[in-house]
Amino acid sequence: MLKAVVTDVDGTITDSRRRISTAAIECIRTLVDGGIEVVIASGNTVCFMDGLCKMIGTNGTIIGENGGVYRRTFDGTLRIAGDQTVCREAFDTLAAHFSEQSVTLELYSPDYRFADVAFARNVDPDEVREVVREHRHPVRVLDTGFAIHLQALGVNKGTALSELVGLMGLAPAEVMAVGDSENDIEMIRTAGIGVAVANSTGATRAAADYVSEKKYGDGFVEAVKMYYADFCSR
Ligand SMILES: O=C(O)COP(=O)(O)O
Ligand SMILES: [Mg+2]
Repeated sequence: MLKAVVTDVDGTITDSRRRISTAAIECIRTLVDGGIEVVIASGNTVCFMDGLCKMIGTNGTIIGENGGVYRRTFDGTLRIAGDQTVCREAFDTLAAHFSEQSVTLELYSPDYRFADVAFARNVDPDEVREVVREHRHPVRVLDTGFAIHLQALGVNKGTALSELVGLMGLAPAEVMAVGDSENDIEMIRTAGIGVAVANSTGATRAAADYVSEKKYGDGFVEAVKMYYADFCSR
């Protein structure tokens, strides 16, 4: 039986312009009020997610920085699973590479990140991957559709979810995870039910047990209604 929901943020409970889906928020509140823990799992920073959780109305259980950090409830200890040093080293190589083309990489919220590095998508993610590979940096390049992230190898939303469900007293099989992008693939595979919303990338869809017919927040609501049908009809 499913006992918790894990959801990505950008592209899953927002539209393509990052405007939050009010239908998804209503749905999350219904779950929370009914005793289903809702975990917000994102590439975003902890402080951004804390504000989001407060205003949506969850208990503050989060996976941030693409699995680089995670925490059970607002009061819990923040666990830092990622290694930001290797990400910074890779970023320095990339910044030097692109500056030769007179392109400046724009870091996203560097002062608020503990584990990964994120920057604007004003460069080709495939070129970023190529440079990282050439220089043998032990990091993974993630294109979320909203930013490019560098993450230590072996750290992702799926590894964080495995750790977090233990803290929640649950098994991964008791969780549904919903996402849209390549940074959600491991989380979707780890969860008992993995869902990709209709706007998801091909690899993310391929990893999912179910691909919603609707896009973005409406796809999230569709999945909750499908897998928590008893609960939603109460
Ligand atoms: O931070 C990003 O780039 C995207 O965040 P997401 O994991 O919520 O989609
Ligand atoms: Mg996303």
